[in-house]
Amino acid sequence: MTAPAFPTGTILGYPRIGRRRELKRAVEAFWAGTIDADELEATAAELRSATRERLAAQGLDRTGSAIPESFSFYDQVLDAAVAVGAVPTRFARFLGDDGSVDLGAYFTIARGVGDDAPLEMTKWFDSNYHYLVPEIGPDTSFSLHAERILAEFAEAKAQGFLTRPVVVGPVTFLLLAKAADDAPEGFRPIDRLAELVPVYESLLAELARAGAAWVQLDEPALVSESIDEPRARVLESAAAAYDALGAQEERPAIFVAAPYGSLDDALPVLAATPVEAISLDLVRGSLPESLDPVTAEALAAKTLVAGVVDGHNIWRGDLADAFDRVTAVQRLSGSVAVSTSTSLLHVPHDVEDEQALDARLVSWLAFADQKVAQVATLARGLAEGRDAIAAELDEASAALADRSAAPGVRVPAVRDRLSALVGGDFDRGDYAARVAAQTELELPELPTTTIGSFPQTSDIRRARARLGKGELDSDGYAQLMREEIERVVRLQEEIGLDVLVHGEPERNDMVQYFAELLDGFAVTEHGWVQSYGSRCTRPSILWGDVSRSAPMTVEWSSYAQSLTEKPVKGMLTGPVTILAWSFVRDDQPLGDTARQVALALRDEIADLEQAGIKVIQVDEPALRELLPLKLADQPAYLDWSVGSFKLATAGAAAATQVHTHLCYSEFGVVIDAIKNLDADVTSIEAARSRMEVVDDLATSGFDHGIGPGVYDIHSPRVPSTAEVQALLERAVAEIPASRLWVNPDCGLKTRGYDETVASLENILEATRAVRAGLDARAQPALAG
Ligand SMILES: Nc1nc2c(c(=O)[nH]1)N[C@@H](CNc1ccc(C(=O)N[C@@H](CCC(=O)N[C@@H](CCC(=O)N[C@@H](CCC(=O)O)C(=O)O)C(=O)O)C(=O)O)cc1)CN2
Ligand code: MET
Ligand SMILES: [Zn+2]
Repeated sequence: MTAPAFPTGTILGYPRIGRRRELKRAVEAFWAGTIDADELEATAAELRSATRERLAAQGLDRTGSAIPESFSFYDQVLDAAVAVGAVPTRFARFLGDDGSVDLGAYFTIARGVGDDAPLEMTKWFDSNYHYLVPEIGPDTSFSLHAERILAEFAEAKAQGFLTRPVVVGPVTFLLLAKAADDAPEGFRPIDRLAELVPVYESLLAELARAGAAWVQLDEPALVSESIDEPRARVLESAAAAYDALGAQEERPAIFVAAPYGSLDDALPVLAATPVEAISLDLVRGSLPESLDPVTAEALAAKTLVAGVVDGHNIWRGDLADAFDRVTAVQRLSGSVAVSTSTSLLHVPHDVEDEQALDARLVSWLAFADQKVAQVATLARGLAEGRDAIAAELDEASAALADRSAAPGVRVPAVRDRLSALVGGDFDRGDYAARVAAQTELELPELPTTTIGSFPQTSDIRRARARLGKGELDSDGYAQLMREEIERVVRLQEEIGLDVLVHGEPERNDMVQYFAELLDGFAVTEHGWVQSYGSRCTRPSILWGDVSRSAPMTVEWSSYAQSLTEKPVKGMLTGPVTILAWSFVRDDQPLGDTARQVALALRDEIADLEQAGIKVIQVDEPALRELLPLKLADQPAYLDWSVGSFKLATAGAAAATQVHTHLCYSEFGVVIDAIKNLDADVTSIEAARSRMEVVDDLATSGFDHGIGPGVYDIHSPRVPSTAEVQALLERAVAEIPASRLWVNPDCGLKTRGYDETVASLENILEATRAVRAGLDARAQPALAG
C-alpha cells in the first residue's frame, strides 16, 4: 500500500486522568454508586474531547493522525485484553451474551470481587505506572470486541478530528501476559501468537472501514532485555506478527511504537516487515551505530518517528540538541517525524497550573502540554528549517544555562561531604555480631509486624487538606495526627503484634513527605500522575543538591514509642525509591544524587537512634523498578543503588535492627541485590504468588531475616486463618523459623479499617498456631 502521510509532529500518548483528576473522581464515584455508567461515560467523553482540543491548540494537526486516541478508564493492557476477548473464565458471568464487557464488568476484572481475584498488577517497564497482567492459557479464545476503540475514533471524527487509535501490540500483549493457572507446565502465552494475530487483523480492517489512516501499535516489550523469554523468540514473534499484519489488504498504515529504549536487534527485524512507521526512543536509546545494507534500504522507505522529547521526565531540556537528533535521523530516511520518547502518561498535565512554584524553576520545566508545544516547534523546524525556530531553541538553551548556574543546584557543603566518603561508610560490619546485639529486643519466634502505614482515612486526608487551606493550624494538625498514632498503637497492642509501627498518618505519600522536608526538592500542587487505576501520585521535583535541615520523622516515631513497651519501627523511604518516584535532575549521574539523599537519611537514622528507636525500616520498593531494561546497564545500576542504601544505613549501631521492604514480585531478579543490601530483616510481597518466592529464597544463600508477605493488601479480601497458616507452614518448611518474620505484603494505607483489623487478627491467630507446632516439634518428649 502507499502510506498516507505521517504527521511531522506527534506524541505517543497523553495523560488521561484529567487536569484536576476528573477521571479519578468520576471512576471512584461510579464504584461508590453515586454516579451511574452514563454519567461516567459522559465525564470521560468530555475529557477526551477537551484533550483533543488542547492538543490541537498546542500545535498538533487536527486531521493528520497526529493526535493519539490513548484514553483508558483504568489501564491500556486491560483494554487490549478486553478488545481481543481474553477475559479469564472466572469473570464469564459478568460478560454480555456476545462476550461484551460493560463498564461494571471491566472494573470487576480490574479489581476483583469476592473470591474472584482481579488480574495481577505489575510495573510497566521502568516506570511507576502499573498495568494489569493478562492471563492466557492454551484454551483462551480470542475474539474481537473493538466497540470502544471504534467509538472513540468515531467520537473524534464527529468532533472534526482524524485521530490515531493506539492499541498495545500483539507481541507486547503476550509477552506481558502470564500463563493462566490451569495452563500445562511449560506453556508460554507467546505460543498463542498465531491465533491472536488474526484478531488484530480484524481490528485493523474495522479501523480502515471506519476511516483511520494510521494505527499505533505499542511494542515496548521489544526494547526490553528483561522479558522472561529468549530474545530469539521475541524477535521471531515480532517478525511473524508484523509480516502478517502488514500483508493484510484492508488496514490503516501501521506505526509500531517502541518506547523506553533502543530497539537494537529488533530494528532490523521490524525494518524487514511491511509496517510503515517505527518510533526510535532517542532519549533513553540512540541511533544505531551501523546498519546492514538491507536494513538501511528498508528503513529508508519507512517513516522514522524520532522520540527526542523526554516523555519520562519534566525538564525542558536541551531543545537544540533534540533538533540535532531529529536531523541526524534524516540521514536514515527521507520521511522523519518528531515525537516524544514515550507516552506523556508519566508526566503531569500543565506546568502553568503551578502557581506556587518558583518562577525560575518553572522556566526550567516542561509538563505534558509544554512538551507537546516542544514537539510542535521541532516539527516546524523540520518543515521550515532551523532558522524558523531559532528563537525557541535559544530560549530553551538560555533556560538550561540559567539552571546550571542557579543557587542550590550545586551546594559546596553537600559536595564536600560526598567526596570525603570512604569504603567503611558503606559497611555495617559483621552480621553475626549484629544478631547477637539485637537479642536485647527479646522478640518471640516468628515475630509479627506490619509494613508501616495504617489506613489513610478520609478524616486524615481532610485534616491535611484543611491544614493546606489554612483552616487548621499546625498545632491542631499535629494534635490530630498524635491522636491517630495513639489509636494505631493501641490497636496493634490489642491485636498482639510484636514490632509496632506509628501508622504513617502524617504522610501524604512515602516520597513526597520527605521531599517536602528536604532541601533540593520542590513539590507541585496539581502535578498528578497515574500510578494505577484511579490512584495517582504527585512526583516531587529533585532539582538541586539534597540536604536535611532538621529531623523529619523523629517527633512522630518517638511519640509512638512513648506509648508502648514494645519496639516501634522508625520508618524511612530509601534513596533509590525517593529517586524513582520523583522527577530527578538529569545533569549528573543518578548515583551521585542517590548518595546525597542517602546522607540525609543517614543523619535521620542517627537521630532516631538517639531518640531511643531500636528498629528502623528503610523502604526500597522501587529497587526493582529502576533496574535498567538493558542487561549491560544492570551491574552499574545495582552498584550505585545498593551502595546508596548501604550508605544510608551503615551508620546504625549493631544493636539497631535495620529492616527493608520491597513489594514487587519477580524477586528472583533482584535476589543478589537484596543480599547485598545487608538489611537485618527484609519484608517482601509473596501472598499473591502463594509464597513461591520461598523456593528462590531457600536456594539463594540468603541468610538474614525475611518476612514473605502473608496478606495481599491489594484487595479488600480478608485472608482466613487457615489460609495464612498454610502460607506460613510452606515458609517454615523451607526457611529456618529463627529467620522468619510474619507480615502483610505491603502497607495498609489503601485498605479500610474493618478488613485491616480482621486480617491482622487472623494473621496473629495463624502465627500462634504455627508457633505451637514449632514448639511441639522442638520438644517431642513433652509434646507426647
Ligand atoms: N509515590 C508513590 N509511588 C508508589 C506508591 C506510593 O505509595 N507512592 N505505592 C505503589 C503503588 N502506587 C500507589 C500510588 C498512589 C497511591 C495513593 O493512594 N494515592 C492517593 C493519593 C495520595 C496522596 O497524595 N494523598 C494526599 C492528597 C490527598 C487528596 O487527594 N486530597 C484531596 C482532599 C482530601 C479530602 O478532602 O478528603 C484533594 O487534594 O482534593 C494526602 O493524603 O494529603 C490517591 O490516588 O488517591 C497508592 C499506591 C507504587 N508506587
Ligand atoms: N512503609 C510503607 C507503607 O507501609 C511502604 C510502602 S511500599 C509501597 O505504606
Ligand atoms: Zn510495599
